[in-house]
Amino acid sequence: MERDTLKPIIWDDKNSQLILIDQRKLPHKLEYFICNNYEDVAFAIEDMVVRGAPAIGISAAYGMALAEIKGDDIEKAYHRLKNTRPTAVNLFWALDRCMKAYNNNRSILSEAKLIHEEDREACKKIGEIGERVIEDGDTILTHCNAGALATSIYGTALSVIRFAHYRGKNIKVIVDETRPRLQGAKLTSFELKYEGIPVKIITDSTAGFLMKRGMIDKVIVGADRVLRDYTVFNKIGTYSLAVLAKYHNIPFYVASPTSTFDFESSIEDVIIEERDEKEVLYIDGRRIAPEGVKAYNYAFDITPFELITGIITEKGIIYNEKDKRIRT
Ligand SMILES: CSC[C@H]1O[C@H](OP(=O)(O)O)[C@H](O)[C@@H]1O
Repeated sequence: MERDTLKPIIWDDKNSQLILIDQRKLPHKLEYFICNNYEDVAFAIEDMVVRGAPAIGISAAYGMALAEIKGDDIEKAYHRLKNTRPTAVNLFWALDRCMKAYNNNRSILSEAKLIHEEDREACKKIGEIGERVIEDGDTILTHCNAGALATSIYGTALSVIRFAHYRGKNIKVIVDETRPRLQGAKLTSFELKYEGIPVKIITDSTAGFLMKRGMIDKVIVGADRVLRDYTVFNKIGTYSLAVLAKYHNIPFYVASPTSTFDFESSIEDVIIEERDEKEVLYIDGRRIAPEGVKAYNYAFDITPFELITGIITEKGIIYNEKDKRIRT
């Protein structure tokens, strides 16, 4: 039966504060990061206290609400929040919706709460609709964290997995650790263990080996931006999984709310976030590479729809009609 999942974002009306689970501390500590102003929210997004496309959009909206409540310069707040992370489209439309509310003399806080509620409904629908692609006995591979910790509740890819579990399907999950920030090892495994869903962690380079051994039945991942031609921007490593899944004839699904769709931008318009190379060169504060050696640290990659079996949304599943992999 449905469980009340972790909620990474809580608005405290009484104290006009945004309370975030500090995801940098998981899985060992469940601590909260309190945002008293928009600058706190901007920092929380940049430093990945809160992350995941929907969660970033919701948090930024509450950041704008804090600016209004505190009497800060709204334009300044808008531009500060807009310049936190460049790839997840939810950030940008959420900020625009808040600015539009402000310019139309509507409460930004009410708009932020509406954005938050819309996401709750979308995540639940994604699970209810998407669980039908999961068969009893499936072993599902997922990447990064597209769970409750990336959204308002349930998640996207993890919502599909949760609802299959809630509906009695006997499933196992394998999650890529997802270097360098380890969202899979630290966050997805934390969420699934909390729900009692069997989960094992693998290194990112193990996925192909398991696919070749017939140990993976389906792949389900999240998204940070989906273009008009259904090109998917998602955590670095997603494209590699999609190529491997295609080669091994394993269905590859993306779970994404339509709030992560961007029908305006071309592929060239979208900035792939490059984060500090120290995230690659250091583990727990200890340098792992020789001094002077540098690193690439792209946070996202690009998967063409030709490699995707279907995109699971709250409005239904967008199937790739040319994809001959098993579909249920
Ligand atoms: C449901 S959106 C989750 C999406 O966001 C993650 O990126 P990050 O942890 O850097 O914010 C990853 O791409 C997930 O698929």
